[in-house]
Amino acid sequence: MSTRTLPNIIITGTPGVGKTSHCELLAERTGLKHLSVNDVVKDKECHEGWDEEYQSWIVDEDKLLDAIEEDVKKGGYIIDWHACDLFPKSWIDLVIVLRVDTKALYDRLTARKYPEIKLQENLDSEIMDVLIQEARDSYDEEIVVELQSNDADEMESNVERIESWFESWKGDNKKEGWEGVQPINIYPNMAPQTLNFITGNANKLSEVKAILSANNISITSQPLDLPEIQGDLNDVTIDKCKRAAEIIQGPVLVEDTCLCFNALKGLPGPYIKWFLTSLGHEGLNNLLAAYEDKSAQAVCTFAYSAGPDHEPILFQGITDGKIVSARGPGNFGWDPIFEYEGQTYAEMEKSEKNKISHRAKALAKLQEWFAKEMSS
Ligand SMILES: O=c1nc[nH]c2c1ncn2[C@H]1C[C@H](O)[C@@H](COP(=O)(O)OP(=O)(O)OP(=O)(O)O)O1
Ligand SMILES: [Mg+2]
Repeated sequence: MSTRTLPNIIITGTPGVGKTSHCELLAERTGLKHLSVNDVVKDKECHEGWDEEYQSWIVDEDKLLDAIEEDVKKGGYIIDWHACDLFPKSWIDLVIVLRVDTKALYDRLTARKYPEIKLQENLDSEIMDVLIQEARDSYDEEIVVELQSNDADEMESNVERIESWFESWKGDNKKEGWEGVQPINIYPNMAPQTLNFITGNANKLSEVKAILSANNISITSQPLDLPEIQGDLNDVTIDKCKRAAEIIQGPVLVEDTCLCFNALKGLPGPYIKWFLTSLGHEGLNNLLAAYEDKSAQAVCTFAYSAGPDHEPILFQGITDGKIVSARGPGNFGWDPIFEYEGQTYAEMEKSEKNKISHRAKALAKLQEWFAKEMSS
């Protein structure tokens, strides 16, 4: 985690997509500094000369990085450049890739009097998704966002969205990613709540924050490693919650996730973490080799306790799916082997998973309960 108090944003895209206009407007509204890499290359001579054919500088990337490193590491920059893969991951909090229709791009580049070869290359690059691909290859998928930039209205709405991302980044101790930007509060009458979510799992935490960000519940978190008892899954969660409340001496929220194979009468269930660590994705698939039925349930159980002397209250969400060979990025647990309607959790956009997941369903119940309990 960076120590920046302000985020760094890259605004990238094929020349002509509107990077600079976006950057300028955004800088004006947020107070972040617009860093035109073009200008740095020129002013600080981070190049190996002028390319006549392309009518552009031949950039010396090492020199460029050296020239901006000290400033950018402090945070607070909007980086305006048609490439993004050169900036180290640790510098960057959000990558916006602007996209534009070929026709609009052609007009803009012709107006700029681009040489034919450069015009063609840039049109090809836009059509072939070169920059979005580059961005996705270079940064975590949660921080890469593709936005349309065909006219002034789109620019206005893009800048508003980035602005609200920026506000939540500042307010919510550096929330990573784009999830929950411009959310709709469905419980406007509820008194704001802050819940202390006790978990050792960073992926869970970021999903919970993303799912709840629309409403009046904010999350603080403490990572406690709570040993988990054996037994029925509700008992595991209740026990975990009671012990967390005891240690914290205050209100707590905990969560336990189970993956239940129907052919195995619900196992591994609460033991999934241990099974996953020992057997891996393939081993979990093998457990079902002898069975026709590959169906499974992802079960998420939150427990909330108002304090050490209070009985935990449970909120449970279940999503039905099936166990398949791993597909998609393997950042979070068993996401790559749990398939829901043709896609594994890992293959889905985070925002898609967060609409249909076991965790989202459980949090919907939790929010409903808090809204009733805390409304005046
Ligand atoms: O949406 C999910 N998609 C894929 N995998 C998931 C998901 N949610 C939990 N998981 C994994 C993490 C752990 O291997 C096991 C649950 O164990 P579980 O005890 O609930 O989680 P944990 O020990 O990592 O965190 P905590 O400190 O909240 O107990 O399933
Ligand atoms: Mg655990």
